[in-house]
Amino acid sequence: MSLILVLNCGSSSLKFALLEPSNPSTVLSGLAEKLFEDEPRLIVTDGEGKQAGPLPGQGHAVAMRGILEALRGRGLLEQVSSVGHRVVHGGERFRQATRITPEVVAQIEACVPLAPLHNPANLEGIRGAMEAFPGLPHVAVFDTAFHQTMPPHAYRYALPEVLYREHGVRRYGFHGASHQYVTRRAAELLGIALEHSAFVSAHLGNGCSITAVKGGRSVDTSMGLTPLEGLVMGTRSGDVDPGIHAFLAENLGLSLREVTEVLNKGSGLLGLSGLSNDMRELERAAAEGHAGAGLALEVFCYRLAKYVAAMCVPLGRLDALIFTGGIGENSSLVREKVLGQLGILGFRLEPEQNARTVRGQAGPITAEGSPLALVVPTNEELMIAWETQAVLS
Ligand SMILES: Nc1ncnc2c1ncn2[C@@H]1O[C@H](COP(=O)(O)OP(=O)(O)O)[C@@H](O)[C@H]1O
Ligand SMILES: CC(=O)OP(=O)(O)O
Ligand SMILES: [Mg+2]
Repeated sequence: MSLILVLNCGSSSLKFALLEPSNPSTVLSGLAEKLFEDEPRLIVTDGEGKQAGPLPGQGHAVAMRGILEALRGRGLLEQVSSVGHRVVHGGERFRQATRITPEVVAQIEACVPLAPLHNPANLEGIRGAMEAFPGLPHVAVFDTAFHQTMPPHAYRYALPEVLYREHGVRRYGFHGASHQYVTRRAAELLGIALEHSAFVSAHLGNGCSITAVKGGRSVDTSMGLTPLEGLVMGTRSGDVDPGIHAFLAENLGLSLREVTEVLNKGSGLLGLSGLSNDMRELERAAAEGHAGAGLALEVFCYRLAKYVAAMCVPLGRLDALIFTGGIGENSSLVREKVLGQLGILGFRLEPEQNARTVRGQAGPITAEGSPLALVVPTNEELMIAWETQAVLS
């Protein structure tokens, strides 16, 4: 067996999956978390179930060694043939997944100012893994690459041209592997050719974004220069008036760093509800009458419905609206609220189908005669493995 190890490094966690690209089932997956807290730990899921254990120290390099041990203990280490890395920001330089060389590392580094929360962690992971697997090819798969097909009228901000030309200030878009995977899957499920398909793909996880995909190519998306623009997310605000920075600085004395912190980590579902960034908890609390949780749900769904309508503009025709990510795949309530606000486009929910299509199920959730809304579970790791394989073959 020739396996691909997929790594997704966040600022405080390292998610991994071991895959055989021609077979969608995962051999092994896991999460090293709390990497900079007192008790970092590694959770590994294999055919037998889930095992959790402490890591002997902090940071991504220790986590990498823990993962290596987990592979070795199962006799899988020798079967790893390449490593695919999720890299969040590749700027305009990377239109495609790319084999990692010292020059590529330098260019990912040059994109750090564009994704200060994500790219440094991705680089940590790349360095750790290259140390752990010095003999294997490593490939970077960029969130932004899939969106490089957007036309200028979708990616340019109405700002002075020099900011784009000299500083790369434009919309880039993220979650590329997820949007690409679910739109391919949707075309397959519907039996239509990807080249002639038209989808709106809503990726609703902790980060949320929505993309218009025409003929398999991204033509517009809700995230921008950074993964902060667009939809309401777990802790991120999504769209706000850009005047908010000056307002908070002048009236509350916040520094730029503090404003960034509030918008990225203290806003979204968490900020609105004053309770949690977790949709499950908000649904429970809203059902028990928690006003903040109820409002967070309403704002989340209303913003999403507006964006669904907006993303239909570049498509001309819609084969399906796709829901994916932890919320999109599991929250019948969010889907119901969103479609309920899209009567203008003709959407009508099929309630039983909607209630049933959760926990990894794929399928339609709309009534006969309605435009189609489809749940398609995402598999970013598999998409990254495919891309890795394609670069190396
Ligand atoms: N059964 C469920 N009902 C509602 N929301 C859910 C359910 N299961 C997971 N979620 C939500 O999915 C979100 C996490 O999505 P996920 O895609 O796992 O995150 P990440 O972006 O970290 O990969 C959380 O808000 C979580 O509450
Ligand atoms: C880019 C981004 O928002 O990623 P995540 O959803 O993993 O935070
Ligand atoms: Mg996820």
